[in-house]
Amino acid sequence: MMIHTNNYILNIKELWDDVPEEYLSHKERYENAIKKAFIVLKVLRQLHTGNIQITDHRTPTNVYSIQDGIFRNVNPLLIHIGLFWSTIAAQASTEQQAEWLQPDSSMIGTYVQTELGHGSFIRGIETTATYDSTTDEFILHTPRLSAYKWWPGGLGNTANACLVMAQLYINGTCHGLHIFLAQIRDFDTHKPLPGIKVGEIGPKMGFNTADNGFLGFDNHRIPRTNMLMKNVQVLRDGTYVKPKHDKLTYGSMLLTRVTLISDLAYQLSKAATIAVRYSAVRRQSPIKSNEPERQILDFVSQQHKLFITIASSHVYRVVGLWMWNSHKRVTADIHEGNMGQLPELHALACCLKAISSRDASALVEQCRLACGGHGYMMASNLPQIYAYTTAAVTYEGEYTVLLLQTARYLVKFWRLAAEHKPLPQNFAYFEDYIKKNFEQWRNSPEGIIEGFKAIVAGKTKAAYDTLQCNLRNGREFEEAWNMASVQLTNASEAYARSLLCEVFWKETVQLSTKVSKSLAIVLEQLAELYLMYWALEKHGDLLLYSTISRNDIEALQSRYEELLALIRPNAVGLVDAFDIRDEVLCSTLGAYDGRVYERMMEEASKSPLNEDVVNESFHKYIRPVTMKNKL
Ligand SMILES: CCCCCCCCCCCC(=O)SCCNC(=O)CCNC(=O)[C@H](O)C(C)(C)COP(=O)(O)OP(=O)(O)OC[C@H]1O[C@@H](n2cnc3c(N)ncnc32)[C@H](O)[C@@H]1OP(=O)(O)O
Ligand SMILES: Cc1cc2nc3c(=O)[nH]c(=O)nc-3n(C[C@H](O)[C@H](O)[C@H](O)COP(=O)(O)OP(=O)(O)OC[C@H]3O[C@@H](n4cnc5c(N)ncnc54)[C@H](O)[C@@H]3O)c2cc1C
Repeated sequence: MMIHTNNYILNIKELWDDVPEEYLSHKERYENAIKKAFIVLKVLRQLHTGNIQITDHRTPTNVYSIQDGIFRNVNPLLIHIGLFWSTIAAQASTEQQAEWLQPDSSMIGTYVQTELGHGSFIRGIETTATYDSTTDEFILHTPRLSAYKWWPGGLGNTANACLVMAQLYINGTCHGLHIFLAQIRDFDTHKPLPGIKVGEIGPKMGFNTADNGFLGFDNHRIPRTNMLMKNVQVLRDGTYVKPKHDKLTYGSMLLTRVTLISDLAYQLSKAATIAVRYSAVRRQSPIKSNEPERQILDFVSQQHKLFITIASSHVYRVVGLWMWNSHKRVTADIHEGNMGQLPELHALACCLKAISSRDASALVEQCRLACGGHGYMMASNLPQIYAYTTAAVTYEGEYTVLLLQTARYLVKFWRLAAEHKPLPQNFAYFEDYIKKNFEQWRNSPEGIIEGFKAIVAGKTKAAYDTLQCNLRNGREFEEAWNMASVQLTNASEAYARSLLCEVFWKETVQLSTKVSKSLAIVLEQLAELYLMYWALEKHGDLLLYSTISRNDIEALQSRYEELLALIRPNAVGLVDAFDIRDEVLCSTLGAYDGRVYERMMEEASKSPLNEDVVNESFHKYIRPVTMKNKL
């Protein structure tokens, strides 16, 4: 059957709430979300098996993004769909995949890595998987409270299986972290299997329908063939066959970090759509005293808050796609046994995931604040988008921890440059910086890109010099590294920003040759705005590390303000072009028709506190006080 997914899903009545989710209890929210999750899963399975086919690939509001409207919060099957299956597909052997990746599988899975005691430092994970050659099984065990798994989405009540990250022991030797498939609940009764202690972790800032859970194993046995064996094997006699690269087990984290960049672009486009449309409807204060009140979008300071959000959404969409293609290329190489590009991909994914999540959460919050008091209403949907987005700063690799991974990569290349050894072309600017081959500053996108590279070189040099100084003073490497870590993260952050500017500008210039002249002008304005915004934000760094002058900065400021004025007439068109349906946006402030105040009143009328003219608490608590004091 050919279907138009949007219409099909919009017409499934059980997917759309009459009562806003905020009025439900924690338990009711989950139950409501899981009901919807299985309806969505059924549609996804029908799509997968070809029983129904999508006809509306054109819009971003396809079956994936429309989920944001259905759940408003998070699909409890997010990890089942997003991480469980993809990890099996990437890390299980061909035979395992044939057995487990069945469209009618009974498994509802999750990805179980983090423990109460360890999230970032995964080598410190304490759950063990000990091979018992007499029975050909692994014994999964949680030795102490800190080893309890904690956080996995869908684990609390929903999952009956999981991929567990545990330390592999064979004959008393620890071989480090490996991934194991474990059934944890009975497929029929859903009761935890013997030796399994599992539950939900309680309310959080957001993600409240994600069903995050805890899990402990009491000597729980699984077959040997349940270790994911594409890259590494344990044979029947206990022989350990090493992987070609010892970080291949971390592949799921790498892939999720890459996909997250595009997801964050989408969250930014939602926030920008709400705030820009609202700013076109909202009027507050005249600009000239004899004029009527103006649309708040006409205030240049408001444009400064919002247009960078539109531009950043485009940046992360473009860079997300660029990273996705790199990931595809590197994965194909790894498949051929060539691991050469993996360190670079890891370094890029780490800093770009860190910066994209930090930018996205800061800009979503900026959009919320730009909507004044009404942005504080849950019905604006901005608080929910913020709660969802800010979680990404922590999960799948915490911000600072990931920046420090990229710093390792930068320091390696700085060392090569400092020792006058050959450098890859993309780090040739390190050598230029050392030789003081500084370009004359140009107030253009290309000039800003060069300026950002000078900042990367200057900050990497500063961090490297501090590191060396600490080492010369007799510190151990790890201690010296910790002492330099503020400077190291600064260098990484600068590297990410320089990549974002360069990739976005180059891709935009290329794209501009393929679209109409009028569209090309707007796209280039957005790209230029992004570069100017960050050049001005980082003008202190540019003064320190590049040849920019005070006059250049003043000229940049003027051009930036000119760009705000040029983009203003297209602002609403630009967010309309994100093409996000009202049902997905779920916002009283951001709907396409601009009926902001009417929608706010309609939503307020849904409050259970408006059901009775006089709430019963009046009789219990208020009346005893008020009845005595008649006026
Ligand atoms: C639309 C979707 C929505 C999706 C929506 C998603 C919803 C929520 C999902 C949340 C799911 C989760 O959070 S799942 C849990 C995610 N957890 C994490 O991300 C934990 C973060 N921690 C880590 O990744 C790791 O522990 C590290 C990288 C920080 C450190 O690991 P380590 O094992 O101690 O590393 P170490 O021995 O120091 O060695 C570091 C060396 O390994 C290399 N290395 C480290 N990791 C990797 C890697 N992945 N790939 C290649 N290489 C790597 C480094 O370059 C470095 O090389 P060299 O420099 O030595 O050469
Ligand atoms: C909404 C949400 C969903 C999640 N879903 C899952 C899931 O499905 N499966 C799963 O396994 N996990 C999941 N997680 C867990 C998540 O991956 C971890 O919380 C994350 O990796 C960070 O680890 P941590 O909580 O231990 O933080 P910590 O590592 O304890 O970080 C705390 C602070 O210490 C600092 N720090 C730590 N180490 C260093 C260092 N080496 N150098 C400098 N500073 C350091 C950090 O920068 C941070 O400021 C989820 C988390 C959240 C919030």
